[in-house]
Amino acid sequence: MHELAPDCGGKHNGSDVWLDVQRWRKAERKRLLASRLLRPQAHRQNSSDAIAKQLDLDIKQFAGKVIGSYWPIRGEPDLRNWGIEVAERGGRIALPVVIEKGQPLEYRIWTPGDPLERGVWNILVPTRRAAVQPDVVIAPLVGFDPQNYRLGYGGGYFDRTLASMTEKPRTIGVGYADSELSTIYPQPHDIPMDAIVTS
Ligand SMILES: Nc1nc2c(c(=O)[nH]1)N(C=O)[C@@H](CNc1ccc(C(=O)N[C@@H](CCC(=O)O)C(=O)O)cc1)CN2
Ligand SMILES: Nc1ncnc2c1ncn2[C@@H]1O[C@H](COP(=O)(O)OP(=O)(O)OP(=O)(O)O)[C@@H](O)[C@H]1O
Repeated sequence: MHELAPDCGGKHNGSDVWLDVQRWRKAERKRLLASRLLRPQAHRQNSSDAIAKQLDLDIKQFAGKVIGSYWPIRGEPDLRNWGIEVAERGGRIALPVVIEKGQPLEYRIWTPGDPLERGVWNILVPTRRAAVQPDVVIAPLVGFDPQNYRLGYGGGYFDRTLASMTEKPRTIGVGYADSELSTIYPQPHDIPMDAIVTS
């Protein structure tokens, strides 16, 4: 046991524990993404609508706020219609852009109808370049645990982005209820969400 103890807190650089966690996360991502893509489109839309309703209850006040949302990929909940409603209520939607690998994301304002272009991973991003600081960050999740830690695609982008922000936004992870894990084995760089919203 004494040989295991020093690493049990999940020491980061080069520890065997982190290598094991990385391997486990990779396998879990693969499993969760495959099962998500099997959901019929109608289920996905029902879940997305239910998630949107819960986001309304959580955020309440939209006027004057910048909500960092996302353009959906790979079976993520589709919050695009909700984004239009946010704009109708006086809020602004911002979408994340990968500027460089291993760096924080940039959020750009997107008003319904604004042009989009393909960025990293073919994700659509606003062509207009004005960067903003969101008041709320909605982070799509591949998996989550009861401590509000989320598992993403493994790029570390949300963790890096949140770590770099001087004003902490409210953070809400969104995904499907059946993607709950008993733990994601949180590491020092993992930042828990303020809330997880699922359906
Ligand atoms: N809809 C949506 N937009 C989003 C995100 C998201 O999760 N969902 N992101 C949230 O982050 C950012 C994009 N995330 C990315 C995450 C990983 C890789 C990537 O290149 N992955 C490597 C493997 C990573 C690894 O396992 O080390 C690859 O596919 O080769 C690219 C973009 C910004 N936009
Ligand atoms: N603040 C940070 N500074 C430097 N590297 C970081 C930071 N946060 C995360 N990383 C690195 O990014 C990688 C992300 O791994 P992790 O399994 O946490 O990704 P994820 O949470 O699934 O991805 P994402 O945040 O994009 O959804 C790790 O190698 C981690 O060390």
